[in-house]
Amino acid sequence: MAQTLIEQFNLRSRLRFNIDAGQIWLDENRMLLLHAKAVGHMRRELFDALGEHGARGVLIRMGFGAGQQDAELARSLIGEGDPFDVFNIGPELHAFEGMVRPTITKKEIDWEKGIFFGEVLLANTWEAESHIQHFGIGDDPVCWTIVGYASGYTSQFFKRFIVFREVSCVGRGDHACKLLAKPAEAWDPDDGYLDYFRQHRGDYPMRRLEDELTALRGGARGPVSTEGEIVGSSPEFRAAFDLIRKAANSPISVLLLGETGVGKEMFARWMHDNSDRADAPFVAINCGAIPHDLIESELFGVEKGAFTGAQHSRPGRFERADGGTLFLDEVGDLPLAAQVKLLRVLQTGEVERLGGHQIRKVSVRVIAATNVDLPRAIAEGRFRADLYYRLSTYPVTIPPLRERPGDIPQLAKALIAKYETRYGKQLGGLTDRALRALLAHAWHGNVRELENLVERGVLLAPEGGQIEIEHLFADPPADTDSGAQVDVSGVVGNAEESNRNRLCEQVLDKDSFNLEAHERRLIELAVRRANGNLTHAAKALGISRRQLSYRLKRRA
Ligand SMILES: Nc1ncnc2c1ncn2[C@@H]1O[C@H](COP(=O)(O)OP(=O)(O)OP(=O)(O)O)[C@@H](O)[C@H]1O
Repeated sequence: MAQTLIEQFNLRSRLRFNIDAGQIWLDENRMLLLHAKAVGHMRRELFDALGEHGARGVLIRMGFGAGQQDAELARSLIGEGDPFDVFNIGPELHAFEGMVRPTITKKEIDWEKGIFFGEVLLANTWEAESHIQHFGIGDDPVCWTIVGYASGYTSQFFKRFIVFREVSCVGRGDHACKLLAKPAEAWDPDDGYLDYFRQHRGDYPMRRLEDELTALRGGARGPVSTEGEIVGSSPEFRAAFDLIRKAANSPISVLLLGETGVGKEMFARWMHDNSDRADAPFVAINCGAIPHDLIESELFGVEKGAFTGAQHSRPGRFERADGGTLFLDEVGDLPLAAQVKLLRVLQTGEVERLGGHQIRKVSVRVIAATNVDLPRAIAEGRFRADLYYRLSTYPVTIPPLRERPGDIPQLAKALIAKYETRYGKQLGGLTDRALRALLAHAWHGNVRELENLVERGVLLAPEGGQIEIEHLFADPPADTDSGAQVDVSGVVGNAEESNRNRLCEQVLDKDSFNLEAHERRLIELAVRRANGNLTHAAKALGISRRQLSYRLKRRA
């Protein structure tokens, strides 16, 4: 019996049912086993709610996204077979997922340029069946998700915008469903069909498609950068952000509390940018990173000759921030002597450089931040209580990332966009598996740690591809989906078990199969590999030495 592509590329092994966890996975993507009837009802409601034009667009784009996901799976197999076979995995997967049985009947492919012209016949499309049930035979083709899938799959595979269009359909009374495929530019850009593929702003590939559609119409679109944008919509994050927003345009001293990398400096900058001081300088100093004997001259300035090494007079950060904002990061690390001077400046608004006598009036809004427990530092005599009360008029705690996992997908998306711009790449976002790994991570380094992982992911993911778990983590976490599985033939077991089942299926498919001959062959092989050591051979066969001796005797 000829092997199907599904068998040849072992695709069944990539479909994993983790019933204990209530999940089905196809490679890196979470899948759903839905009732066609229920989806048909939803489809009908889409037409009722959005009208024909709106519903078609949604269905096409939904199919497009699914096709792209499957193309990623296929692309990961390139190198394992003939490119056309690998491309053909798309139609096979579409059949595997129960949507339709497609057959490519004509094709003209330029692999170098990524051009595909073709014709595909569809049999058993679920969509035409469902459409006829709900609406009867109509005047237009109806297999919108299928058209979207084929377009998404092929566009992702060829890295070119290839558009499929249904030219005959059983849903409008034709006796077969047939799709034509051409590169987008070969279709009439003005008849509105390409608009179905357009989306309101959003994920790749729509972003890329929008570029291509705009280019087809002779327009241009500038790069989008999300650099510097504060992201977060969890209630915990919004509560902190609300406090910041209310305080931004006031002179009040704000104390930002939170672990390393939660975004304290980012909040401080945001407050500055959204205050009436925005046109004046924002000056930041990390009090923990400057040697104790230099911190005072850094903060308050120094006059020439004030101490050995002070060869020039220079202003401190307070003077440089005049009119603007001074961000005192790690304020808990400030030495006690500097704390006294800082308090005086905060109370009087006057700075005196080290070794100088001139009093300088400054108008500085101070925002301090710390990740140490200041009340405890006070109790231990490391921090002055009076300074603490001065700084903490308006404390804002930024929650750690692990307490607001709901922000992770949005943050990851913004950070991916940031690094795509930086590295001049366009990617298809995170795979579902990669996102799950991010959600499960402990995040001791908070958003900074997330940012580092995302940067690594953007760098390592292939152009146009998706960021996989291995691109993010140098040492990927153990896969949480490798528990109990059910392979497609319904046998419960783990991954090893389903491999075994597959092997058995392949063996049974051979016309000349003979159980005893196979057992004999396996025993011979194991004994030979173990150089005649029966204990080792028995271990390799998963039986006891006594059982092996018995079988050998039986054969003799
Ligand atoms: N809500 C957010 N949205 C987008 N980016 C964020 C957000 N929070 C933090 N970041 C990014 O995470 C990184 C770390 O943030 P930031 O330096 O502000 O943290 P921090 O709390 O001041 O860290 P530390 O205490 O170590 O100084 C920065 O690159 C920042 O842009």
